[in-house]
This record gives sequence, C-alpha cells and structure tokens, in this order.
Amino acid sequence: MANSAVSIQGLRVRRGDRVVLRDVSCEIAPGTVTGLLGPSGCGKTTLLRSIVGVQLVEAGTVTVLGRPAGSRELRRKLGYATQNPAIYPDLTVAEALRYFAAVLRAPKSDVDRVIAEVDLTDHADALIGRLSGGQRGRANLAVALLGEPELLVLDEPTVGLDPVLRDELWGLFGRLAAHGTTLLVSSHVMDEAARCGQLLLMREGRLLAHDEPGGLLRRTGTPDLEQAFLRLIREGALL
Ligand SMILES: Nc1ncnc2c1ncn2[C@@H]1O[C@H](COP(=O)(O)OP(=O)(O)OP(=O)(O)O)[C@@H](O)[C@H]1O
Repeated sequence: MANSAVSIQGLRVRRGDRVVLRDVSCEIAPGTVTGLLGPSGCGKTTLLRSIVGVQLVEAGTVTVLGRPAGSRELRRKLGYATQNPAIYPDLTVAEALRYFAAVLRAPKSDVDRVIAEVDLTDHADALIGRLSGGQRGRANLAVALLGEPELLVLDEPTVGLDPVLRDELWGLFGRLAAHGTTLLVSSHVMDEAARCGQLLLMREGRLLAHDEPGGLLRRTGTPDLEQAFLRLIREGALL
C-alpha cells in the first residue's frame, strides 16, 4: 500500500539460534491506533525493534513513512518507548526531558506539554530514580512524545499502571491518532485490545490476524477478544 505508515513484507528475524519472526507481512494505515497483542515471548518487541530499525533482520523489507526502517530521516519522525525505561535516574523528569528535547531538536515548549500529557506535572522536579515503576514508564513515554513524531512505537506502555491511568493513556493515544499520529502499541493484556482501532494478533513469531476489534468478533463468532484470539489459535489461522 503506497500510503501505509508502516509496510512489512516477508520479515524474518533470528535471535541467537532461534527464528523469532517468520514471514511477517502487514500494512499499518496512518492515523490509526494499532494494538500488537500476543503472549509473552511471541515476538512483539522484536517486531517493534524491526520497525524502529534497531533489529538485524534476516529477510524481508520494513518500510516506515516511505523510507527503509532505520533511515536517518526517520529519527525525528518516529518516537519509540522501550519496555525497560532507559532514562537517567539521577536527573529530574524535567531535566531529562529538556536534555532529550535538545538532542531531538524539539521545541523547548514541548517539555511542559509532554509532562502534562503523561500526567507527571506534579512530579516534574522529582528524580527519575525515585519515581515508582509506573511513573518511570510514563516519563519514558513522555520522551517518545517529544517533537510530535508521526509514528509512535510503544512497547507495553501501560504495564504497572492502575486502571485510571491506563484509561487516561488510552485516551491520549486516541487523541494523538485523531490528530494524524500513527500509533503501534504492544500489550499482552487482552482487555486493552478493545481500545485499539486495529489489532495485530501474534503467536510464536507469526501474525494470526489483522482486523478491527469488531471485525475479529464477527469473524470468530465470539463474545470477547480473548476468546476470538483463542478461536484463531485453535483454527490455526495465519495471515
Ligand atoms: N537478545 C536475544 N537473544 C536471543 N533470543 C532473544 C533475545 N531477545 C529475545 N529473544 C527471544 O526472542 C523471542 C521473542 O522475544 P520478544 O522480546 O520479541 O517477545 P515479546 O512478545 O515482546 O515478549 P514479552 O511480551 O514478554 O515482552 C523470545 O523467545 C525470546 O526469548
């Protein structure tokens, strides 16, 4: 698809002596929130790393915003929040964000905006090393929001958050998509799937389905997405 935000063809990735992605192909439309769901170890992080351009791939192509994944031009167009927050514990939230804003050449005004978006305004002057796990995760997410990237790749951004904060973050993802940002969000919590416009269901390195939540329920004749996923597994579905 010429206007896909992400286009993947025949992707195969080996990590160590294991093939962890096998013949993965998909197109992600711009301005959507796509949930990448599947059990622990199925290859979600590896797929996200391939899109961000930090994963060595054995075969296939990954095109992001019309460029090969990992291209220099994509650096400021793509925001990536890894599962393990990689930000400095001895800086405050505001100091870390000012630092990353300078590195990314994002406007200074972005710092307050992204801190507010992840609901950390009251903790802006707290040291990152003293934040709770959920607060650290949100500080990490704030870094990915700097510079208003066109594509946001978020690896399990809601892990460890209480239901209210999870709900607020999904609200934020929806608002960003409504303004044209493309979001790819991994999760292994099925109850988050219903918040996504599109779902990519993954198992053992393969994609089983790519559909809207409603479409998956209709196709499988199941009342909820967890059961839809199980039905697809039982039927041996493959994209
Ligand atoms: N550095 C590595 N070297 C070798 N194998 C790895 C490496 N990192 C991950 N793997 C393996 O690749 C497979 C996919 O891992 P990946 O992290 O992509 O899964 P995931 O779906 O994101 O899991 P989780 O939901 O637990 O984060 C797993 O079997 C894992 O053990």
